[in-house]
Amino acid sequence: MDEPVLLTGAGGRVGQAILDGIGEPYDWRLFDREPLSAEERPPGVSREDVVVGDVTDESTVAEAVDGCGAVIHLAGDPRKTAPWDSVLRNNIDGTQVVMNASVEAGVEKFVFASSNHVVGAYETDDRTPGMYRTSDEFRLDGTELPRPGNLYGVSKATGEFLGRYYHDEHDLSVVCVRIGNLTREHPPPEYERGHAMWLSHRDCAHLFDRCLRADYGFEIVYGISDNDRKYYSIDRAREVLGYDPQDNSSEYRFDGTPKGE
Ligand SMILES: NC(=O)C1=CN([C@@H]2O[C@H](COP(=O)(O)OP(=O)(O)OC[C@H]3O[C@@H](n4cnc5c(N)ncnc54)[C@H](O)[C@@H]3O)[C@@H](O)[C@H]2O)C=CC1
Ligand SMILES: O=C1O[C@H](COP(=O)(O)O)[C@@H](O)[C@H](O)[C@H]1O
Repeated sequence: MDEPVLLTGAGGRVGQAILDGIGEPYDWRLFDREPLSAEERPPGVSREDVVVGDVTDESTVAEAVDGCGAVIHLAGDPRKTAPWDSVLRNNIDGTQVVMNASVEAGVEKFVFASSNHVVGAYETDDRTPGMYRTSDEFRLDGTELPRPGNLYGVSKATGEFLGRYYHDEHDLSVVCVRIGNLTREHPPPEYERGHAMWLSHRDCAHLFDRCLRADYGFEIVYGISDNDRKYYSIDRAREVLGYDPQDNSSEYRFDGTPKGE
């Protein structure tokens, strides 16, 4: 990708994992409502490449996306307990503003940070905790209907529908990554569900790199490491994006310490 890549929510956990891993090869334009410190910007990205603004502000977003070839849209309220007014504004309205501006600017690829919470209600009492274990073969693969278990999940499902619409009606290439649970260095300790949907920082950066490089129309994929415990299939991400994760929560004990030590 020779043209600049707009990264919204660049100062957050996922944004920083991406920039730590693939900061160098891209011409980044970073966007966040909070200013980014020098440490939060990859080498070569200056203060002038950072837009401080809100993703619901149409004119600021239009200016930020002008000339970009791709967008990774992360900005939003990530809380599973987020109230409706916040997800409506930050997640739904914000995503529509960024997608619409992207189409108007002639952006080719749009990568949307969706969430495991789009399908949280598949984790029924009779399936859990069995589905979090290696012996269980239950898999969600991205072709199932959304079943959000909270309003945050509803907002992320809506983002996916917006992506479907902007792909079908405006030819934007869209990939929605249903991110699992991103933690640095080890899976979330003492959390069975978290071990099943762990996404390491290394695999996160690689996955988003593949989203910028691969060719696709409209896709929904799961963003987790290659965990032995899993209830999300990563086959589609492998097939369409060339995702090749290196980490696996089974290399760690339940308390999060590496088994090799
Ligand atoms: N961290 C995780 O494990 C997962 C994250 N996600 C999604 O990935 C995205 C990033 O999540 P995190 O990095 O964990 O969250 P975070 O809260 O660490 O980062 C979000 C960033 O977006 C910015 N932001 C929020 N609302 C904004 C707005 N209206 N305008 C401009 N900037 C705004 C914040 O200032 C922050 O820097 C979110 O959309 C979240 O829903 C999805 C699944 C799992
Ligand atoms: O979408 C998200 O999911 C992760 C994992 O969910 P959890 O139910 O295991 O906490 C969460 O950590 C993150 O904040 C959220 O944005």
